[in-house]
Amino acid sequence: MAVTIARATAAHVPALCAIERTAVELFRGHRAWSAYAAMAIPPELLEVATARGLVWVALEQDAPVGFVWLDDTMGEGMIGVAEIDVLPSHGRRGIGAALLEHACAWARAAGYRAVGLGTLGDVPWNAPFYERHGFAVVDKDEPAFARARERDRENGFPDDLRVFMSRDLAAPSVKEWTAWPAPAKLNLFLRIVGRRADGYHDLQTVFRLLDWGDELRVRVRADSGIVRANEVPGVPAEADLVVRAARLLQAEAGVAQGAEILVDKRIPMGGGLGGGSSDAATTLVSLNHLWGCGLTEDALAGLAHRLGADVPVFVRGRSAWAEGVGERLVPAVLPRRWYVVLDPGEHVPTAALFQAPELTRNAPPATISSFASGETVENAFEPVVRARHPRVAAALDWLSRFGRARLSGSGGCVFLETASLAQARKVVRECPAAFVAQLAAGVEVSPLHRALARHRGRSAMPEQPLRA
Ligand SMILES: C[C@@](CO)(OP(=O)(O)O)[C@H](O)COP(=O)(O)OP(=O)(O)OC[C@H]1O[C@@H](n2ccc(N)nc2=O)[C@H](O)[C@@H]1O
Ligand SMILES: Nc1ncnc2c1ncn2[C@@H]1O[C@H](COP(=O)(O)OP(=O)(O)O)[C@@H](O)[C@H]1O
Repeated sequence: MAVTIARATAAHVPALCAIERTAVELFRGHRAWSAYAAMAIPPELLEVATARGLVWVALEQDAPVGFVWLDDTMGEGMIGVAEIDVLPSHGRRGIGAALLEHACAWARAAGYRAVGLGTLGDVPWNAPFYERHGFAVVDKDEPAFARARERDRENGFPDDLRVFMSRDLAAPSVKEWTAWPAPAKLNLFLRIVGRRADGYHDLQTVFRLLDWGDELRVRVRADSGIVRANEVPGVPAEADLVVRAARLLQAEAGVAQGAEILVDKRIPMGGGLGGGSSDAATTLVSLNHLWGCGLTEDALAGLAHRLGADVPVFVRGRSAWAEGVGERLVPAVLPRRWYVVLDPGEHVPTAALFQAPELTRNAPPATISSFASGETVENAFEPVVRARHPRVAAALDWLSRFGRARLSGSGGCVFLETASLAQARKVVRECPAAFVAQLAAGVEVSPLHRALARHRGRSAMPEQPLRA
């Protein structure tokens, strides 16, 4: 029966944990057995990794039969294989190899220079398997493996049995697909402080970037065509912000080449999470690199502003206090927090809301200290959206049982901030079927900028500075 590989979702996690427990049985009788037996994968870690797009599942008729989980905390341009497991009933069919190749291909497209892992030297489905797939044993004392060894010690894993291996990844050529994240944002509060002559509104908000979002695949074309390579329901290619962003950069930087862009949409559209804006920013940042335009961050943020009020923050890549229409940004260092984002499935039209007569558009300006003290958390759109969109109101009401529920941007997505992952998971688990719940962490630096740093580290061409 055919097996396909897909990005795993939170719904797969219980099955993946069960696969790991079944696969570990193969070690019964081995000297490392007691450590393996005591070392089940904490489901919350796998849930966080799936939200961040770091887990792929092998599916046979929609049923998970194996998975690979990547660890992006190793540093030094290396990504780790945290876990790879296949049901023993499905062994010797090449599923593990296909998962490994899939993960390595993604890592290469995402700009990593190597894949590392820790395994056992003495069992055939471990080190010898990886050797056949291009991995070589490396020095255990390499700093990239320090955390893995530390974890081994904590878990009582026999150090003499452990070998660390790595496989180098060739830099993608300019004609190959590269992978770039486009994170979602939340507005932690939003106040409208005035209306301008051009009809736009001056606002104050705090943009919090998340570690969850869309993913773009981008490759350069020799001709000048700008092509969106997949269908996005409800967004014709010509109207897509990625196409508009690519054309704008191409024209402004005088680029002769073109690009193909594939958009893997995960952020609900019209949800107030800035998905289209983030896709546009990722297009600008990735093509500035791939086309070798050498535009500074300030110049790119200027182009971003022309595409939409929410685009500059994603180009800057830092959670920020924002004023103006959202283009005057001061990076904000925010506490580590988790978010439960609820999608009530309601597309809220932003322009119509800004025109609503009942909208408070002359609020007194808030101060950074009133936000920092937790006093300023309101969103000016919330009463308007509540009255016009009953499903959003229902989502706010349900989420309010657990704490201060807030609307993001002009909605319709709502969210709850929590201080612990456990609290966020509890809320996600209780979420009724009427809403889709997403768990995400707030980040200080955008995943886009981490990706840019990796791609630049790999670049053969001399880079011009992104900062002026
Ligand atoms: C409300 C916010 C808060 O972050 O987010 P979303 O709900 O869209 O995520 C943003 O201000 C939305 O930014 P963005 O979605 O980029 O807006 P744009 O495309 O520039 O503008 C869409 C329309 O909204 C109105 N608009 C937008 C921004 C602003 N400061 N004043 C406005 O009056 C204008 O009528 C404009 O035609
Ligand atoms: N790449 C894109 N992704 C999402 N929406 C897009 C994109 N390009 C254009 N749009 C249009 O922008 C609208 C707003 O989308 P989005 O940015 O996701 O929401 P919001 O502005 O509420 O945060 C969509 O309804 C869609 O018509």
